[in-house]
Amino acid sequence: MSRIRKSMLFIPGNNPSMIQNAGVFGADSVILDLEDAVSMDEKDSARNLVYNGLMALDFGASEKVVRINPLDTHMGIKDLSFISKAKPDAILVPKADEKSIKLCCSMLDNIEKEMNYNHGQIKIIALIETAYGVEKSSDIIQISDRVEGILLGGEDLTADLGVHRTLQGDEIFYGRTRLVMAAKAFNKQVIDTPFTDVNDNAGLRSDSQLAVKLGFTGKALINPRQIDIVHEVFSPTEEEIKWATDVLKEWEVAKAKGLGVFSFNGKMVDAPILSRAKNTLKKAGLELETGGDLI
Ligand SMILES: CC(C)(COP(=O)(O)OP(=O)(O)OC[C@H]1O[C@@H](n2cnc3c(N)ncnc32)[C@H](O)[C@@H]1OP(=O)(O)O)[C@@H](O)C(=O)NCCC(=O)NCCSC(=O)C[C@@](O)(CC(=O)O)C(=O)O
Ligand SMILES: [Mg+2]
Repeated sequence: MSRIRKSMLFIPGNNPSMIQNAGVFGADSVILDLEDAVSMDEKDSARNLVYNGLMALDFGASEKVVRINPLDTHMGIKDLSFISKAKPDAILVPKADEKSIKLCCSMLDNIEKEMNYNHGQIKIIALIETAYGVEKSSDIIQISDRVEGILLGGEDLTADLGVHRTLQGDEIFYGRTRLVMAAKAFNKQVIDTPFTDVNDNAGLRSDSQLAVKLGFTGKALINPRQIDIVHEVFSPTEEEIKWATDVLKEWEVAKAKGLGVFSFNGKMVDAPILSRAKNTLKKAGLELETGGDLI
């Protein structure tokens, strides 16, 4: 089962003090970035810094992810070859397409063999940020079990579409829903694009609420101050947990009476509603008190 990734915090790979603190923020994953956040003349020093950070620092409970440069560049190949030897938990592949993900998989196969790592231990998250990537997302996601999820890159996607990025995000709505469908169809995670105004908490909250409503399983972040809001919005509320627990208890009673459908607080409950209740408890990290198949 894939690890929980409600919050994935980008940290520029050329910033030693930010990297030093990576483990204390409480993000589910930290993404040490060698791509967009690092200028061309700092690419080599950032690669060394991230490698040394992975080898020496304590990242606490946070997953260690590295965003490499695109794999159709010499820099990207160098990043993956070098960084994988510091045993990151996952690689975030930018501008993902079928070719880059297949190449990443075969390079990781070789590196894991050479380093005596377990086969498949370094996971892949595909960063979907081109119109091509959106259209091919369901193919990309199926390439390997290593690919545990896809992350939407809203800034690059709107650049590729030749449109402006807006607060409401109408221009990325199709991309968002398309990625959610692809991920859910193949039982993978789907992580929403970062909200880039770090001082607009209300905007972050409503953007995160929209992502939850659409089916995203987590959100990328660019600042530690965004973590609490995202964790809160991506976790079921007390009210939702109570509803799920009560529905599943009522189901036990209904089942004993041989009923496949029953009424709870005046509303019909059948298999999909029971599934939703189970999912709510799963998201909250709670054990189900009821066992067995639904209906
Ligand atoms: C935004 C801002 C400049 C604001 O600075 P500010 O100075 O106003 O922040 P403050 O809140 O005042 O900082 C208070 C304290 O937190 C520390 N602190 C801040 N941020 C921290 C952090 N991330 N990690 C650890 N520590 C951090 C800071 O050092 C300070 O520490 P201290 O001095 O000790 O008190 C800063 O956050 C930042 O650089 N963020 C990362 C930006 C980045 O990675 N972008 C690339 C990835 S996105 C991307 O690429 C989009 C996309 O992937 C997808 C697509 O396509 O759409 C693409 O491709 O485009
Ligand atoms: Mg990008």
